[in-house]
This record gives sequence, C-alpha cells and structure tokens, in this order.
Amino acid sequence: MNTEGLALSILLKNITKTFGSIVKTNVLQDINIKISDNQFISVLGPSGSGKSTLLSLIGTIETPSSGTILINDIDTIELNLDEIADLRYENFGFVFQQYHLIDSLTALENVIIPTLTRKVEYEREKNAFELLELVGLKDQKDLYPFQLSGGQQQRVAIARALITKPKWILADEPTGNLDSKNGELIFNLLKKIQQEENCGIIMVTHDTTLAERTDQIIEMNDGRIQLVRRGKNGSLPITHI
Ligand SMILES: Nc1ncnc2c1ncn2[C@@H]1O[C@H](COP(=O)(O)OP(=O)(O)OP(=O)(O)O)[C@@H](O)[C@H]1O
Repeated sequence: MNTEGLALSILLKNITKTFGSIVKTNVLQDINIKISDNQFISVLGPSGSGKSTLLSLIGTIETPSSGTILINDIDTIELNLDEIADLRYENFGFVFQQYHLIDSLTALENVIIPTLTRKVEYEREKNAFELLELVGLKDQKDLYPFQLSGGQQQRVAIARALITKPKWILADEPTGNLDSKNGELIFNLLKKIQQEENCGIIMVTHDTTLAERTDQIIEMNDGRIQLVRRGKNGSLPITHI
C-alpha cells in the first residue's frame, strides 16, 4: 500500500470487541485498518455487522477488548481517562442519526455547548455563528430545535460537531432520518466540510448510492471488514492492512 506523502492519523491493529461478561458477544474481530487524513470514508454493512461499534472505537467512546488503536501515533491504551477525553475533544466531532440537540437551547447555544467545559482561544459565540452560517442557518440562530426541520436540526448538529475544530467528523447514519432531498443536502454539506475545512469524515450509512460517492468504502459483515474499496471518484490508497 502506498501512503507516502499522506499523514496517517488513525490505525487500528488486530482489534476485537466483545460485549458481556457471562454471555459474551463477539462484535468485532480481526479489524486492521489505516486511515490517512482528510478522507471521506463510508462504512457499509448489514444491520448488526458492527459499523457503529467500529465508529465508537475510532472515536475512543468504546475501548477494544484486544488490539491497538493509534490516533496521531498515540497509543490510546496508554492514556488515562482525562488524556482520552482531551484526545477525543481535539480530534473528533460526532454526528448521530437522532440529532441529540438540547430542546431548551437555541441553535446557537446548542453549537456552543461542547466548548463550555474548555478554555478556548476563540470567541465562542462568534465562532458558533460562523459555523451556523457555514451550514446555511444563520437566520435560524435563535430558533429552538422544535422550530427547525429534521434537516435543519442535523445541520445544527454538524455545526456543533465542528466547533471544537476536529480533525475528523464521525457520523453515524447522519442521513438515516431524512428524506432523500435532505439526505442529499447533508451529504453535500459533509463533502464541503471535507474540502473546505480540512476535516476527514467517517460516515456509517445504509445508503449505498451515497457511499459510492465517498473516497473509500469499508464494507463490513458479521463483525469483520470484508472489503475496503474506492468509491466511484476515489483515487486514494486503500486502507485495509
Ligand atoms: N453495548 C452493547 N452490549 C452488548 N451488545 C452490543 C452492544 N453494542 C452493540 N452490541 C451488539 O453488537 C452488534 C453490532 O452492533 P452495531 O450497533 O455496531 O452494528 P451496526 O452494524 O451499526 O448495526 P445497525 O446498522 O443496525 O446500526 C449487534 O449484535 C449489537 O446487538
């Protein structure tokens, strides 16, 4: 595999994930993957194949049962909980199928939320407003989630994921609750973010047509990576090792 010239930021080596102590369920096995910076990657596979678990492991929300995860050459196993939280904050923004906005806060306030426990060098409100502008919602900044459509709520959630200036957006079925028009809009927004904000995207999806439009597709089945292949326009190195 030729990854010369590309910064490698995520490496998963010999990963397994088992849930349960008495009744054990092997959810992921033999996961070996290298991901270079700033790619748009989709994860496809049947329900229960382990896509969300893989995303949670990459985002350091879950820990592997065995194997190694390196993020920017840092072995996550070596880190304590505070260090993991810092690494997660600096590298990952999360977007979910259900938007998980706080009902009692405005769009702008929802975007600011992830920064509140942190010291930041930028002006929170100004930055949040600029991100709402980026996702096309500056005029809706003072609206509450119930006043926004599903697609608009997902755009707020994407702005919220970007406020920490992450290196990666990890999106778990971001278009899963949306009709095809809004799904297309969210996909195009993620593509724009990849291109303009210098941010990689890893997106779990059931939508094969959208997946084909990403740089690389990781196909999963039964807890294993079956295939890693380029999307239709992808020209980047394959990441399966
Ligand atoms: N915390 C947990 N405890 C026990 N089993 C779990 C846990 N999380 C996931 N699983 C099991 O792991 C398997 C993979 O789940 P996962 O959500 O990763 O699959 P998925 O491919 O994302 O599925 P879907 O497309 O339906 O969201 C499933 O059988 C699920 O029941």
